[in-house]
Amino acid sequence: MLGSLILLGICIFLFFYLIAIHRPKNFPPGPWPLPVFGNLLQLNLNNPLNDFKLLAERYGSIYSLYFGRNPVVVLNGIKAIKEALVTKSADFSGRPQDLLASHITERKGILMTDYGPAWKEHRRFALMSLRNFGLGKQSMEKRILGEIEHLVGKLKKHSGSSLNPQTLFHNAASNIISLVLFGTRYDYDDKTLKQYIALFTENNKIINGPWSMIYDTFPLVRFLPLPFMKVFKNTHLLKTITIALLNKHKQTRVPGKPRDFVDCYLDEQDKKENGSTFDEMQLIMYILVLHSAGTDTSSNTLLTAFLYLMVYPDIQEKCQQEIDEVLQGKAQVSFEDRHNMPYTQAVIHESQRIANTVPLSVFHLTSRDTELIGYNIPKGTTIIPNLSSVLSEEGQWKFPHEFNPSNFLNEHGQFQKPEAFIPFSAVWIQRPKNFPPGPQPLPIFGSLLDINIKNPLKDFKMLAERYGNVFGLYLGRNPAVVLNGFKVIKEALVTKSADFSGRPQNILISHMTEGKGVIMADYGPAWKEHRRFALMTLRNFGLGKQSMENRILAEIEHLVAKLEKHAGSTLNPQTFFHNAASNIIYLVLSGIRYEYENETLKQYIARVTENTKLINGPWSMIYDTFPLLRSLPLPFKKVFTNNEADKKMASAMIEKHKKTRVRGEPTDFIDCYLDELESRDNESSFDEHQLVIYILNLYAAGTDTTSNTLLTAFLYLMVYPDIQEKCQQEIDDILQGKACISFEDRHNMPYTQAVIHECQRIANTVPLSVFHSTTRDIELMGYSIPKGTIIIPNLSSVLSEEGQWKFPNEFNPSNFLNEQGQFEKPEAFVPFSAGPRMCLGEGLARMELFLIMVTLLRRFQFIWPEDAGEPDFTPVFGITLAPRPYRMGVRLRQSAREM
Ligand code: HEM
Repeated sequence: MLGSLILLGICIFLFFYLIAIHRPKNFPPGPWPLPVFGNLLQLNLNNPLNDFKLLAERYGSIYSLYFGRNPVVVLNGIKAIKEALVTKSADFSGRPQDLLASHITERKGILMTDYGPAWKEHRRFALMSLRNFGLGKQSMEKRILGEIEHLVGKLKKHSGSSLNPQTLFHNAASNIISLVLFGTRYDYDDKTLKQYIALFTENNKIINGPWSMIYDTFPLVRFLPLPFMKVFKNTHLLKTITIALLNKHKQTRVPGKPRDFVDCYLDEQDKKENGSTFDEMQLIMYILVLHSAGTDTSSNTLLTAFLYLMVYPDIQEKCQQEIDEVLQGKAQVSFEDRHNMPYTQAVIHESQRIANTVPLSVFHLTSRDTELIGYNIPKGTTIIPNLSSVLSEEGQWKFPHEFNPSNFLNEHGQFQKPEAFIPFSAVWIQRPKNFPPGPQPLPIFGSLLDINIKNPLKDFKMLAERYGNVFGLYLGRNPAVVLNGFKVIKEALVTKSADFSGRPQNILISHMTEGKGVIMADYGPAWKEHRRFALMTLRNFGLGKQSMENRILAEIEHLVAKLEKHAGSTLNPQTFFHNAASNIIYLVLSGIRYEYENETLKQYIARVTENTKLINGPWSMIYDTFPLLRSLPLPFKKVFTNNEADKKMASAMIEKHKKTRVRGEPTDFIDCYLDELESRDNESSFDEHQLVIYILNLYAAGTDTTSNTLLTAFLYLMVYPDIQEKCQQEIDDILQGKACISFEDRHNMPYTQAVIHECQRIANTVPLSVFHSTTRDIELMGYSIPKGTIIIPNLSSVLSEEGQWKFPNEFNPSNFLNEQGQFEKPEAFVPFSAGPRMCLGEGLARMELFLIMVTLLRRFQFIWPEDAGEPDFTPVFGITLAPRPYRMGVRLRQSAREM
């Protein structure tokens, strides 16, 4: 009897031992799990957030739970989440494959796909296509604005009454996804839309509720007719509708001309070989997942935002004031406007923080045994990143527990995003250790959404105020460091010049110039040889008998003749200055000049203008940031086509020179180069292809820069007639009786010299210099900067730096005059940059600016036209800054009439 009892006791013990849950060694602490149920009975499955908070207070930021027998680790607070999802991302980016959500998506699509090549390919593809211009001609922004018009129309009908906005927001969000996926929208009363939304809503309710937990925890109940069965039925219906939509869409598709996400996917699928992870079932799941993930999230965030805006009418009003001010006179808002709306941006972000729309992110899974902040976490553990805990974490927010836009504003009222703002879950880019501080980069985009890529100068100023004179950014995944202020730029480009004189080799301009020539050539022997050669040839007498000065003066005569024709009237000087600068470079390079009406010149300038526009615009950033897009037929392709035409033209020039040149008696740059080429052996870096690119380099670097500086100079001289007059007096005094001006005269014209330099300072023609890159791992101002980092010298920050100039923020020639009225150039005058890479054409540019400005001021008076309104000094941003187009009044001066 006793024996039987003991045996029974042992059996019971063994049974409980077997069904009991045994925590792995050094597993994070947590409440004791019950057999079978684990911790499920200890949680409120309808809303576990409060329980999760209590558990974190008790066990710390990392604790464990059991859902049935499945181990789960909950991560709370930014430190734990960042350590897992960023620092150890490879270990923590799996997706649990045995859950309801993964079974209904059949592990296809993206949301529940395991961390592997298929997921990577699909995620990358989606991020590309979901950008503003990723879906063909109609931008994402236009699609959204189109839908907003319908939403506004609906709301207008309710003006003066009240309504439940849920369906409206939901339909709008759903239509936006439809527009993105299929290029179509539905009327809010449309049957398909209603059915689609009803099915998704029901599914989301079940997936987010306790039935899903029960499905996930107890595999044995999965075949019972319980509510989760409905999810599979609904999904089947959704799939059927989607397949029908897809088939209809295919009938109108033109391969290679995508109109929307589905077309992009089908194009991508056509390109891939068999065995690729792109197939139609993936696409259908992708469509469903994007729909389900993109509708509720956006519409619920909007619902929260408007709830708070109604309850805080003062905040609502302040947004409206800012919006009215910024959009004054504009019919439509654009996403770019956000940069001018710091308060509204703060309110939108604060609404997102408070909305806490996806509080537990989507569950992750460990892909191998790993360690986290001292705990062991075995492979296959479900990971719950409690984003909610970060969005209201003490110490991370000024006001963690109240709705307060100040959470996103600094002391100066500027918008700033704390690191703990992670409503889209944490997939940070990992900054290198001790990398200069900067805004937290987003995955794929890096910092591109933090700066106005059409003109980042203002944002750079703000970022320097916030992070200091050396701050880090990400252009996509490429780290970049922006240098601000004289001290830092000098330290990097001069003191540590060998480490900071590289050029990024994987960006649009370097591909265009094929790493040859000089501008984008890497810092090495070929660049050095070519630079030295150009410095010699571009000296006053480097090009044979006819001096550089005479070539410039000859072109100025043509310019004067053109202006004389307009004496007494007004003109837009842009083309004149451009053609003159262009002809001067031509004269230097090949000894020829073109009439301003010449077709070759016109076509060439048109190509250079188009390329400059593209290189300066967002397409270039997109090219630099997303290497995978480079083969697509996007606008940056035009840069290469234009470049081919330019190369042909330069080659023809060289061929012509070869026929007419006299060896050893060069008359221009091409002759000099051909002489040099012949005098060198095969090992030398000199060859004809280099020369082709060199010609294009010098033309590109020497035309816009000079003409834009001239445009700024004459704009200011018109608006400050007293300064113009004082120059003219000095010029008349010094040149009295002389027919021609010479560069040497500058030494006797301190005031005019000061004015020309002040024009260059204000013109700030190449505000961010040409990007450099680091040639090895290096330290700067206490920060570590890895080899290959893009370096952006913000010359603009030096040219108006407080403490470096008497009048940093006004146009005032006294910035270049000492107390005795003598010309003096402060060290911070860096429009040509500094160090070994500094402008190679500085000498030529300075000579041109002096000779052109003095000749023109001597002959003409320039007048701001009476009917032109207030002058606009705000420049148009690009690699070179240009003033907005303006007209100038030209009058022949009395002294010139007598000449
Ligand atoms: C007002 C007129 C000009 C301004 C403000 C200007 C400014 C600059 C700046 C800021 C750089 C970048 C330096 C760096 O990377 O740190 C540069 C480079 C360069 N500039 Fe100019 N530039 C002007 C005119 C010219 C002219 C007329 C030529 C043609 C002969 C020229 C040829 C070049 C070349 C070849 C480089 C590349 C140097 C290298 O990478 O080694 N520039 N320029």
